[in-house]
Amino acid sequence: MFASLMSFDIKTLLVAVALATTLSAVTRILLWRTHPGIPGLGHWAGASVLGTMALLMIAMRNVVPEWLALSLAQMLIAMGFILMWDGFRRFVGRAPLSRPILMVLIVFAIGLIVASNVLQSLTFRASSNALWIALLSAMVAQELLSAARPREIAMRVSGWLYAISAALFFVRGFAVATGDAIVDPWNPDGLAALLLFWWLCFTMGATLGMVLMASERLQKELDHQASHDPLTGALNRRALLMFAEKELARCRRNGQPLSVLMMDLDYFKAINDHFGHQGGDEFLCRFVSSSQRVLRTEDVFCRFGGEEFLALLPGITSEQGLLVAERIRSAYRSEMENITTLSLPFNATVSIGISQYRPEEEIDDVIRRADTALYQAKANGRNRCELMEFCGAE
Ligand SMILES: Nc1nc2c(ncn2[C@@H]2O[C@H](COP(=O)(O)OP(=O)(O)OP(=O)(O)O)[C@@H](O)[C@H]2O)c(=O)[nH]1
Repeated sequence: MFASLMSFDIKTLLVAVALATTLSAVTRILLWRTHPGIPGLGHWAGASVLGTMALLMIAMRNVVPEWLALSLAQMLIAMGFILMWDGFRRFVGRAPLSRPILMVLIVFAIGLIVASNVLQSLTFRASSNALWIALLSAMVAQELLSAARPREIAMRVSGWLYAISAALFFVRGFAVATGDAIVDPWNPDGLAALLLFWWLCFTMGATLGMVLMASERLQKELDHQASHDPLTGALNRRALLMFAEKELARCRRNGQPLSVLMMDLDYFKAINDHFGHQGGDEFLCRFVSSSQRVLRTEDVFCRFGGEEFLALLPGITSEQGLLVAERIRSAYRSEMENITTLSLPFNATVSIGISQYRPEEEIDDVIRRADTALYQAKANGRNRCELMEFCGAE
């Protein structure tokens, strides 16, 4: 059937598979040891070690009783795939496999091995093993393809690799079960040989995919660190200025308004003195979460520095911006009321300055005018919002 496509030298193929499996195990162990903070990598390494041991068992089937070697190999493969699935779940941020599911999988795997020995059927052993690999590969494919975001190409490609593998092993499982002649493992043109060749490609592809996925993950973390404030999780000033250029260009193009809110927590030094630096940090985090709750998804909010924050409101005039600022002010006040009235001689409040972008301006000019309005709000007694246009400084 496959003779017209390609023909394999089975012994050479087996040596290549053994080499690729061992190399994969070494690569995955190194990947895990060099990135211990990424979840799931230890499981991938463990799975590949089990895979290598399974091959060793198959190679030893003439040295130890065949049923024992094959049973151990089957068990190692079964456990390796469970470990692999669990590792992928952890990697994509899902909960590890629960104890009951693990128990069911392990009992089922043992059941298949016992049945293979009781029936003394190589056909049953081969087909149940293939169907097991197919099933767990399908689970891995589902985890990866459903979790991959558009830019996570390595995760998407790996997902498809597992999906193709699942399909091929399902075919193999059913072909063996129905006694098709093409599954003879020593037939260089048979399905078994084709699958062995696929396994060689898959082992290398899956390991390469893991390396690329780990690198994608690291890059994502680096991007996040470069653009976010580590304490509050809000965007940092650098990221805001990047967004601001884009938003400004968009508003210029569409003739839309854009407003800027400059916010500064009041009496923050006193808050620090009263609650300590860590207590002060908690106020900063609470301000960020209460503000983000009242902003739209298209608004850009950042920690501008210290206890100063800035929000960019595309499509919003300064008068509308004043309403948004009032919402932020009251949200923060009610968020902190319970804590501060108990132990502070004053309320935890915020002062906000608002300005609206004018066609000839750059972003620095709008921010400077919002800052002037903020200064005015502080001078007028704090816990208030001032609109630049109202304070007569233009
Ligand atoms: N806890 C904490 N404090 C910070 C952080 N960044 C800056 N601060 C503190 O914020 C305080 C700002 O104090 P000031 O600039 O005097 O302002 P203020 O006390 O809020 O007074 P007004 O703004 O005039 O109401 C300083 O004591 C800084 O040490 C931070 O990340 N965490």
